[in-house]
Amino acid sequence: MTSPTPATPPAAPATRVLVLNSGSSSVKYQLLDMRDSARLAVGLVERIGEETSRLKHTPLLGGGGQSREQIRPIADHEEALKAVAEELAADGLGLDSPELAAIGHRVVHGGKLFTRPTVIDDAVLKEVERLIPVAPLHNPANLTGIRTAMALRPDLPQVAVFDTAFHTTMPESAARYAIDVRTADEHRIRRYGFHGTSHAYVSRKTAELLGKEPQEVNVIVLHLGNGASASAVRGGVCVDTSMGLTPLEGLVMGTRSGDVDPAVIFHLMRVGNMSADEIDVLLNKKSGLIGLCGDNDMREIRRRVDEGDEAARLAFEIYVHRLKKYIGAYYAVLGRVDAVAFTAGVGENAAPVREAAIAGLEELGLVVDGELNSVRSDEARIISPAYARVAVAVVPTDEELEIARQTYALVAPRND
Ligand SMILES: Nc1ncnc2c1ncn2[C@@H]1O[C@H](COP(=O)(O)OP(=O)(O)O)[C@@H](O)[C@H]1O
Ligand SMILES: CC(=O)OP(=O)(O)O
Ligand SMILES: [Mg+2]
Repeated sequence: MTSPTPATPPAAPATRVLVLNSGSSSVKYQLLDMRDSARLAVGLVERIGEETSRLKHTPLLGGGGQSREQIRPIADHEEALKAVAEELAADGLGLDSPELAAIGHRVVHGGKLFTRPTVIDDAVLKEVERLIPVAPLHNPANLTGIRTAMALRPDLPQVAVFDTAFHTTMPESAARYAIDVRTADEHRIRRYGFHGTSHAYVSRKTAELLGKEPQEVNVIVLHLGNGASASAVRGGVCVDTSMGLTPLEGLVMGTRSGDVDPAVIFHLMRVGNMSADEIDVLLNKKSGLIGLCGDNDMREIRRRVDEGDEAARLAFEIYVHRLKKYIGAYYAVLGRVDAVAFTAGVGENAAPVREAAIAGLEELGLVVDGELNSVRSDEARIISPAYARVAVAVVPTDEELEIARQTYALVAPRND
């Protein structure tokens, strides 16, 4: 007897992953097909909460289509995500698709508990919520993104990929602050580090660029976006990073101060009559490049420098000085450095920042070739001359692709 042929064709395999990277005032998203990591749609909602919020959606399926743009008030992350879901649906890529295998979320602070991507359940949500005080700009947005996505597709696995995970390998000597151990432990005060998905991806890509395995190379990664951080990666393992308990420590950023003497805070409380909350806003939102010169976009700062603007010049010099200090520090931490890799918006695009940060470090084997440095490209590339002992590289980051891969690896059906 022959078995009857099935009346319905087998369901399309669920091989797609939607990635949501919810920032304090933006959502970046990508829909990917994980069979070949092809991007089916990408987009960005920015200026959430303002009158002139902007949603830009680009369909890429089948050779791509025209980008669509909306400028209208989008009140919060929930509304933003619903607008994203509508854009995807308009391309036949709606969240109701059976081909969607999972939604991957960037979660900035995972504390000490989460060392790997994790399927989100109530306990995960609770922990991410508990960590809000140490990532006030990021974790609330991440949570809204997760909750909205869960409401839209309650049946689908939702996976959290933590910025902190890559840094959990740091030795205690790098992770502990030299403050009273009991107080630190009671309040879980330590260096957690952030942008870990990017540091992991870029350090691996840098090894590839050098034709080596990640275990063979020591890399200093400089992730210079709106938030900025440096990391020292030995043989693929993070051994130090510049951000700390929160994403405020370390490099000068778009609106964040990075390192300051902690006594600045008591001084402002006692002498400046400022509250803790006011100082929090000052250091996180009104400092860094914007506090120094009124602009946080490196393109605008360079334009002003070229016009002879003094405040912009000083802001640029302070930014670069801090960067150079961290390159020197991580050189010493690693002992031997094979490559320094620049990444994210500033690192990938601002040749003057790369040139100035490496200038004067010839004795360390670090040199930038002016011509190579001025090439504009989306490809990973080396910008140091062939004779240099240490490679200087520009390595575009792709946090969304890395989140998609980690998400899919967790939920994809196994063949074994
Ligand atoms: N062509 C460019 N030249 C110089 N800086 C740039 C350029 N394009 C982007 N940037 C910088 O990159 C920043 C954004 O980086 P990005 O990595 O997208 O940040 P985030 O992910 O934190 O939003 C901008 O604020 C700007 O300073
Ligand atoms: C952790 C952090 O600073 O992230 P972002 O650069 O996206 O603000
Ligand atoms: Mg970023």
